[in-house]
Amino acid sequence: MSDGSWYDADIDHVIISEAQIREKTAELAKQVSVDYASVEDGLLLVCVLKGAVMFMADFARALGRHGPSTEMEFMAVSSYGQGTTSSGVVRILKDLDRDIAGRHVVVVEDIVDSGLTLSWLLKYLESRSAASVEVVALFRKPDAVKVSVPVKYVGFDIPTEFVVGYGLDFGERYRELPYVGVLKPEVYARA
Ligand SMILES: O=P(O)(O)OC[C@H]1O[C@H](OP(=O)(O)OP(=O)(O)O)[C@H](O)[C@@H]1O
Ligand code: HPA
Ligand SMILES: [Mg+2]
Repeated sequence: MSDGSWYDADIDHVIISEAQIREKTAELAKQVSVDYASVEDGLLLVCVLKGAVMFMADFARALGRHGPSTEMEFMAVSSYGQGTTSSGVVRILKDLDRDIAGRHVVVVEDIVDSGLTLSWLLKYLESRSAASVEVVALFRKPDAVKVSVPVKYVGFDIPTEFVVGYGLDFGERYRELPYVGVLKPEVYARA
């Protein structure tokens, strides 16, 4: 059914495998590398915690094979809490540590679902006078979008189902799964 972790018992089916994630991450890094080849002061990657933690780590390393050089910043925002739908209210749990004025920023996101988080975040970053802001998102749910957001680099379009794994949680669990899958209905009944 999947590729062998002790959480597998809770997974109904896998949507995107570990190997697919690895390949796609390399592809996205290659594209970003080509597009930003002439940037002189390097790229500023802004990871949106906690969900994007795995993708940030793998994407930054993949980009490191090609260049340009990168620096990393981390923001933590949350709107899902313990549930499976967005509260619509984006809370900043951790802000940027430094000024991003004049920098070329690439926001590293795990998933664009309703689009509310990114739409809020892009306005926030633009108000900080970056030279440019683009987004790389590993997953997107095209049929779930409530606010349209410009995402230049997208890994996979997936169905409108709540998914877990590779950083994505349900009630803070399942982030460490190496693949992305859908939980069995009884897991929600138990919660
Ligand atoms: O497009 P949206 O509907 O706004 O959903 C996407 C956002 O929701 C999740 O974060 P969450 O609020 O669950 O915080 P987390 O990353 O700490 O789990 C996910 O990691 C994205 O950041
Ligand atoms: N799974 C986990 N977290 C999420 C999702 C999802 O499908 N969409 C937005 N945040
Ligand atoms: Mg979450």
